[in-house]
Amino acid sequence: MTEPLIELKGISKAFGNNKVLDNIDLTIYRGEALGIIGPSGTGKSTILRVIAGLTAPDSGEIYIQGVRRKGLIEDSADPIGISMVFQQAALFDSLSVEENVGFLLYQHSKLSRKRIRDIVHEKLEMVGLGGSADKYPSELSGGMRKRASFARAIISNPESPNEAPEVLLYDEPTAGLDPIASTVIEDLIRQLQCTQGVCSTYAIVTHQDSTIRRTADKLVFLYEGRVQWEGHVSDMDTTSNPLIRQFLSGSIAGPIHVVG
Ligand SMILES: Nc1ncnc2c1ncn2[C@@H]1O[C@H](COP(=O)(O)OP(=O)(O)OP(=O)(O)O)[C@@H](O)[C@H]1O
Repeated sequence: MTEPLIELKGISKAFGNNKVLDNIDLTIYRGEALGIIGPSGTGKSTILRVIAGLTAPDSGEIYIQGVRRKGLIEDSADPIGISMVFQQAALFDSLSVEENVGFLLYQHSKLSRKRIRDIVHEKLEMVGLGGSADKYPSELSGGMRKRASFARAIISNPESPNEAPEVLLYDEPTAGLDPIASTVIEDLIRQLQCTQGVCSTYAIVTHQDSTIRRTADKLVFLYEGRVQWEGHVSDMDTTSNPLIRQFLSGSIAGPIHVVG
């Protein structure tokens, strides 16, 4: 087994009286595609935000490639790049696709505009948006906006190779897409995983059955702030775990408390 890339040990997080994560242990190994699943409101996005260094846990420890992170990412850079793709593509409406994707390089690098444009175009080609650099987000479909946000997540400054993202965190990348548009995104996630020089490790939060099956290798099932089950994606259909059985069947009868 390779060394863990990311380890969460005993992570807890509450928002007011709402204890969202309760002593979570989670390990992500290099090259792994980890699916984080579970009912709505069980803290899946919160885990991604903790891994990304955007939300500080109340207690517990986070190790990134064996190095303990003190607090939020802004307190000290992680030894590897971790990039998050948000549920909403979160593009700036007033900027073109090219300006959105290259935003960080335009703001924070000394690269020439021409060099940045070339890098952006390379990333847009990778996500199948080669002809859309000059468009504005309002001119794109939901799937295209997601792809633009992928391009933004994988971009990095070639003169600072240690900033290149090694881990991608996807928060519901296929939410709101029709089944065919979802397939395109699922294929892209796998394709990016296997593209040299991009990310080989990712964690993905999703509710969609096809996305779970097509983009995850290992799964953790979260409920009531705890990891209740973990296994390979192929174990999902055979496990007798009642939470998984109910989750997959969509039945309102079972141990998962139905809200609303
Ligand atoms: N910044 C915040 N302030 C207050 N409460 C929050 C905050 N972020 C998340 N929560 C609460 O924490 C709980 C878990 O939220 P989270 O988004 O992590 O769940 P989730 O499993 O990803 O849900 P979903 O599947 O519906 O997206 C919810 O009750 C949510 O309202």
